[in-house]
Amino acid sequence: MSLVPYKEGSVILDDPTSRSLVIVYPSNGSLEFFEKVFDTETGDVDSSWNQAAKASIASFVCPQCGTEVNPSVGDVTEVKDASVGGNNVLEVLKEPRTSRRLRPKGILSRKYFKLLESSHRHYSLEQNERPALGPQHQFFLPDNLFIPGYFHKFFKTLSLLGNGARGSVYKVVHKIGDIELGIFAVKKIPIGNDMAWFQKCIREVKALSSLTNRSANLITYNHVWLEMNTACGLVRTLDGRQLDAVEDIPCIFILQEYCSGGNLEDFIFKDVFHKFQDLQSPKERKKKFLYRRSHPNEALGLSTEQIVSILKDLATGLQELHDIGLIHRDLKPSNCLLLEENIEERPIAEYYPTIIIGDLGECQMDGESRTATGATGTLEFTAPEVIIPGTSQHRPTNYNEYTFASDLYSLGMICYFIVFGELPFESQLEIGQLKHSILGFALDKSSLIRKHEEMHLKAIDSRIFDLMLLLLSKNATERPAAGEVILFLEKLTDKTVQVEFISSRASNELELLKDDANFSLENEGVTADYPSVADEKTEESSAEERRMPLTQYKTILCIGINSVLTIMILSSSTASLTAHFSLILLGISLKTSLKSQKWILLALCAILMMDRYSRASN
Ligand SMILES: Nc1ncnc2c1ncn2[C@@H]1O[C@H](COP(=O)(O)OP(=O)(O)OP(=O)(O)O)[C@@H](O)[C@H]1O
Repeated sequence: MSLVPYKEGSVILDDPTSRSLVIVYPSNGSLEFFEKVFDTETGDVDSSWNQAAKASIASFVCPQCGTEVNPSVGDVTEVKDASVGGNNVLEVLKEPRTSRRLRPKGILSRKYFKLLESSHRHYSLEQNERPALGPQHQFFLPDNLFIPGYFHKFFKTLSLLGNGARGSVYKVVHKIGDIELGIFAVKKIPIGNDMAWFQKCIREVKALSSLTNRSANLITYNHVWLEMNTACGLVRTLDGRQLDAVEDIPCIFILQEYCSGGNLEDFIFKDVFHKFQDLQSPKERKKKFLYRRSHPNEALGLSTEQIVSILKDLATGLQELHDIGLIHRDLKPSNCLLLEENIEERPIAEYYPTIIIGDLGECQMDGESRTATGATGTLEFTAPEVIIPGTSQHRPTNYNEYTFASDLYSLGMICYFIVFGELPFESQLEIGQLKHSILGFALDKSSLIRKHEEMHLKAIDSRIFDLMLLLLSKNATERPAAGEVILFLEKLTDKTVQVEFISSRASNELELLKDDANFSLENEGVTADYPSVADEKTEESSAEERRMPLTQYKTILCIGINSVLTIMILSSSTASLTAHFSLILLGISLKTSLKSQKWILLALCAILMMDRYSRASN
């Protein structure tokens, strides 16, 4: 047994024979007990106790909450009395060994939150601090489900991350006393006194808590609790009527992993396509301006590798969700989060963020009826077969259920969005018109390629359009499953491997892929030889070449028009109408883009005819 002074006046007692360690906090008289864990790699206890002692308190596990203490992996921070339900919570900020992706330091282990939950339950049963309200304020939720003051006591709000249909999401730091345990995102959903609304909102929690394994591409949920708080979002007051009143109403708080890179919608609009510049801070605008100045010829858009990386992350998240029988129902760019910020300020062309699917608020089990959930996802990303035609007053009684395939359609629409930076529908359509457009729209590969060229975007592998078309198939049975999308994307980036489609949809996929690949049917399996790197380069450069003559032609046209206009101005009498119009047209021509020169040409023809007519009549 040895005594070791530890942080903040605490003392460690370690006992090598029982492989245990106790941390004593004389300031509040609390104790924390740890046991040495077996080395998970070798299945053996670390042979040298001295070595372990030297490595501080590594490889110990708290028998109370199961937290491992392992400073070599992440930062170790001890947490004093959490004062929740009388339990001491010792926690460690560490990188989980099993984590498949890099997570920022400061993520607490799941076991911590498990312990917290049981502490809350215990607390709820024992305490009832909320003052009794009059009969007009009786909630359908029992008082003992609320944890009064928990948010203010243990969290500090850093900023508002965004507002959704149900509530707001804040960036918070979880703290106990002065010790900061990590940065999280907390979603606050006001529920008021509406049982049906509560049932709907709690679906997100149910879906999140059914993700038992930490997933690489699904948001990690930490903890949920109920608390009286100020309203935000749809439900603002208890009775839902006094819109201007500010009062504390029952709210659900959902604590989740914080994704520092923002959402995919903002990333594509602002960083990739430089849209909505006016919504950006002066600092961001300056940064972009300097970047564009140093990369003047860089085309807009993402590269093939970046598109593949984003789609693969999303397909992986979807596959994990579908594997446990959940349909997301509201997959859209604002629900896809970038795990890490572009801290090193890499050029966008070199930035490959990890994408995580968030907001499981619309999730439903496969086979469950949609009438049970009441709401629908976002229309633009909703598969045509699940769109209910008509208005809320005139709804048909029979409609299709959401399926895994409807999620895959949303993925297809995300693919369109990240490729073009826009959606195939006109903006600001009224709901009825939008439904009509979604039900009626049709895409084909050649028009997609044409659009891509006309937009002068970065050249991409044309097979991305094949995948997009497959995912956006009108016929849900033709859409590939999430696993097949991953396979497709893997093969797309691996040019040495032949593609083998594993589903019955192979024939449809083949039809679409025929344009690019040389196919051979071997036995009953289907294989495709994709173009080599060299082929692809040729394809890219030929796209460039196709673009070049068009631009040259437009420039020559522009110079020609301007010369004719100048000659006309010089040759006509100063006060004549022809000189007047020619001068205006020359001004317009010099200011407009090459694209609009055809209109200038038409106007020039009109002036010439007018000139001829006036000369003839004179
Ligand atoms: N875990 C998180 N980490 C970082 N930012 C987040 C996190 N969760 C949400 N956000 C941000 O908050 C915004 C609002 O999220 P929320 O899920 O409430 O609504 P939404 O998906 O935008 O809208 P809706 O509720 O209509 O689907 C998101 O668009 C995202 O930018």
